[in-house]
Amino acid sequence: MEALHKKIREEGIVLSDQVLKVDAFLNHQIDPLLMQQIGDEFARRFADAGITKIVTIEASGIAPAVMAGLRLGVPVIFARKHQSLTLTENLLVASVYSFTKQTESTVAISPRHLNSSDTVLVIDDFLANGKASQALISIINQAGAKLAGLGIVIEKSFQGGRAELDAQGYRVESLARVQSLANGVVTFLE
Ligand SMILES: O=P(O)(O)OC[C@H]1O[C@H](OP(=O)(O)OP(=O)(O)O)[C@H](O)[C@@H]1O
Ligand SMILES: O=c1[nH]c(=O)c2nc[nH]c2[nH]1
Repeated sequence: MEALHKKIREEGIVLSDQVLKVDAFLNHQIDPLLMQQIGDEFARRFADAGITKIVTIEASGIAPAVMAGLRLGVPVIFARKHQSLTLTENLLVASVYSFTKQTESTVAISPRHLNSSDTVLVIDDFLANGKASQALISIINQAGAKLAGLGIVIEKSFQGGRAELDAQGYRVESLARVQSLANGVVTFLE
């Protein structure tokens, strides 16, 4: 997606060979117009997939997920990382290791919102080692729902997440595929 590539080139900051900082437009300050275009692109790619729910994980997946949900006309569920007094029922849970925070946490979705009648699109802002995606897939499987595919805003293709999802046979649509962050330069795969 050219508008996203341009934004990453102009406003992304390479922090190391592994970490790209995009807090100017994606996961701290948000560019609403770009986010709308991102949602439209996910909706276009999954238009014929029979999606009934979008599933993401808090916090940074929520913005692109809501924009895609708006365009596809389906509800958006975000897996919660924190306990809440309002989550009272038996929850669908999975463990996830956070790439940026380097901590393990439990994420949860209520079975009241996700069940075997659903066809799900997973949306997230980043795909790195795939821990967040695998946790969401585990929850979707526990619910007995069907997974149509995953929509990723920025994939770091040199880390293991994409290859693992490909090997598992899932459809992955990434709007920017970063091949390398070496020498402080962002190189795209396609
Ligand atoms: O493929 P992975 O190795 O799982 O990395 C990708 C995940 O890492 C980030 O989440 P983070 O835990 O940093 O939380 P945030 O959404 O609050 O920024 C990002 O939002 C993805 O969910
Ligand atoms: O801002 C971010 N930059 C990254 O490189 C990354 N990888 C996973 N999650 C991430 N978030």
